[in-house]
Amino acid sequence: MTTQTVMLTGLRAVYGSGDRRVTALDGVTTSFAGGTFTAVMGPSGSGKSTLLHCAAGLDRPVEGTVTVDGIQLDRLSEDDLTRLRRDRIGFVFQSFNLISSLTAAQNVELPLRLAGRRPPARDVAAALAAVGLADRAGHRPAELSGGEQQRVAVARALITRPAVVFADEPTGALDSSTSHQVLRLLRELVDEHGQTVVMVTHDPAAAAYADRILLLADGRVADELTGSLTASSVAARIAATTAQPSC
Ligand SMILES: Nc1ncnc2c1ncn2[C@@H]1O[C@H](COP(=O)(O)OP(=O)(O)OP(=O)(O)O)[C@@H](O)[C@H]1O
Repeated sequence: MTTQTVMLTGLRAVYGSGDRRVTALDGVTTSFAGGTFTAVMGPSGSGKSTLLHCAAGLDRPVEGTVTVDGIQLDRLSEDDLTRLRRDRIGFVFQSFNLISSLTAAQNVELPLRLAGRRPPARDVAAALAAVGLADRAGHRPAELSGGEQQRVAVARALITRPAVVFADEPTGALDSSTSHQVLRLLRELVDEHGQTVVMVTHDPAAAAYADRILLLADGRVADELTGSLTASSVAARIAATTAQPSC
């Protein structure tokens, strides 16, 4: 039986109030199976980042439930939620979010240090080797290319062996060939290590690395694509879906 690593049920998320009130998610129910790679796509403002932030426990929905690795997030205290985020969830940002004064190895071990653990040097070396950066452990972010910085961020997201890695436009700041290196890496993590990955992207070529594409429109799931995905088939399907009148 496939385990659903992340389950979202009836998620509603709202920002602001009065005439500035925006419904960012309007009843989203979906799940992400263990060992799969899902891309979340949709027009600007359709709720992709909000969905990722709610699923990762960074934002709390006003309605609905999020379950990660069998744990329902709204039942947790703030402290327990912080611990769950640190131990069971990896997050990769578009802007890398590395600490500039720390080396690649120190950035990678940071989540464990923040948890009061001293990671064995071999674990940090293995995490950097897994992203192809064994020889860059002592480099600071400014001494690394954009793609290398993002691969350090992926190693940092993996150091706690999380149940799921959420990536918000991880290739948005990278050129096309560097993007493909990072996407191949995410694909390998799924295929070779059974990692669960959920990635927001605007780029059909990036989404084609996934097993499944969840298409959002106006805060709702508008469509899902599976099967053999190519950049052009994804782009065509998105154009067809977003061209339909919404009801
Ligand atoms: N902090 C906020 N305060 C008020 N409104 C917000 C806030 N964050 C997002 N929104 C609104 O919620 C809606 C969904 O935003 P979200 O960032 O999730 O969309 P998105 O699909 O990720 O967009 P993009 O592709 O442009 O990044 C948008 O209408 C946005 O304007």
